[in-house]
Amino acid sequence: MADMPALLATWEQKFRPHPDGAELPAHHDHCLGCGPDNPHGHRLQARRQGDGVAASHAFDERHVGAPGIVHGGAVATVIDDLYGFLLYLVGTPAVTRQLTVDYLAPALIGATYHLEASVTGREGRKLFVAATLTAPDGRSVATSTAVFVTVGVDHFGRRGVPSLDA
Ligand SMILES: CCCCCCCCCCCCCC(=O)SCCNC(=O)CCNC(=O)[C@H](O)C(C)(C)COP(=O)(O)OP(=O)(O)OC[C@H]1O[C@@H](n2cnc3c(N)ncnc32)[C@H](O)[C@@H]1OP(=O)(O)O
Repeated sequence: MADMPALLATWEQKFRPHPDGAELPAHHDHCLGCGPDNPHGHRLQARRQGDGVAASHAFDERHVGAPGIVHGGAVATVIDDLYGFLLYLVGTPAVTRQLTVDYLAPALIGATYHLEASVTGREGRKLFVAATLTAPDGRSVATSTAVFVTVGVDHFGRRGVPSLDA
């Protein structure tokens, strides 16, 4: 399991300014959404796009629900993780408090989708965010909104899991 203080240090480094278009670093190596070392993960690669973030992403057979169709939870995972990249631009850690997804059309295994996310508002500790997932032909496949709540980095180090709390 990850060394928590080292992980926290890398996380703080991720809040540096990222130039427009730059690929953004994974949240951590084993992150389900974007970690390169998670064998079950999506390995999402996101980039800054103006004041928001964007990604191109293809789901694979590990993420199937109905035959040929991406599991709705997998779609939600990728969208939730994309929101996580917005935090680098906002400059503070935050966690998902509420996530909604409207599934407008089936997402298909193997097709490459375009995702975008942006911050739509901020009120105290709450960040309001929105995302879209668009098919290669331009059709809107899913839209989402979420409420993130800002937390201190200590939030990630007190879960009662010995290997994390050490
Ligand atoms: C080393 C570190 C590396 C780690 C990297 C990780 C990267 C992660 C990458 C990303 C991965 C992907 C991301 C992930 O997977 S994040 C993981 C999934 N999410 C979580 O685990 C979060 C679990 N929840 C909590 O820990 C607590 O509930 C938190 C800390 C969030 C808040 O608990 P707390 O007890 O403090 O607050 P509260 O519950 O009273 O509410 C707070 C505020 O929110 C308002 N509110 C609530 N609902 C709604 C709503 N629907 N519409 C509008 N507003 C709403 C509410 O009224 C209140 O407002 P206000 O009264 O303050 O004004």
